[in-house]
Amino acid sequence: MARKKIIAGNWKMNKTPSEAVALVNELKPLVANEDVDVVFCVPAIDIIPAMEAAKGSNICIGAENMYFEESGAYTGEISPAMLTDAGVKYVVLGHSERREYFAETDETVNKKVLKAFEHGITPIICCGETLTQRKQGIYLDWIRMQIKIAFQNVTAEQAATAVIAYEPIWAIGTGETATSDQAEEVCGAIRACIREVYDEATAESIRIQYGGSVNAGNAAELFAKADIDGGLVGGASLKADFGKIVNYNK
Ligand SMILES: O=C[C@H](O)COP(=O)(O)O
Repeated sequence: MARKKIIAGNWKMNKTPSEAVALVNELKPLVANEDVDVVFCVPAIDIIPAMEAAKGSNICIGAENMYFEESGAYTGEISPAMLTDAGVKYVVLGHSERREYFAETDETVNKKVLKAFEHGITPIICCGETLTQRKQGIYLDWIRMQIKIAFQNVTAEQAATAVIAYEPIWAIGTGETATSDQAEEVCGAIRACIREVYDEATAESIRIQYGGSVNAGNAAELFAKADIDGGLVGGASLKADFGKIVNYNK
């Protein structure tokens, strides 16, 4: 069975609650495309107002991060139960910005992935290499390692429902997109890695996104690739262009 594309916006640290409502209302009519799962991953404080604004539309509201403990003395963190109680179904985990600025590691990402599954939240698990790693030719090994650690103790049944976002760090927010062939090479290697760790059925069912300067002009070519099942979109998800990205196939 063909995998359904999943196109997610990652708002990062943008939009106040009232701005979030305005943006959801603006984009609602533009992102209607039944062929695609559409997710807006928004700052924690925007989740509830964005959810209200998205009611009756095809937009699913997701989170940008989550902690791996259930509750307790973890000032500033947000728990999985807080997300599920608000109706959240997807959470971005291990984004390179979380790794760079907030010291997240493959090990903490793995703990979060396990916790997300425990609570029925679908993780969008990010991986990707630096420009130096690409130039050194070690990027595929690096990404395979990231994936293997992120999926430790994850069952095949769970893994089949996960989303992986391949985001080369050199392409994030830089305007420099990976070519569709570069993106496909890595997304194909990720699927092969899932096949090796699990089995064919899991590899065929897991969805793999590309992220890094996706825009209305390059989305169709990227998403046409066999192993690219959609995108994780930063900057372009904050404007009307996101509608064109979601409707890449129209
Ligand atoms: O999560 C999204 C990515 O970091 C891509 O961001 P960008 O589309 O602004 O390059």
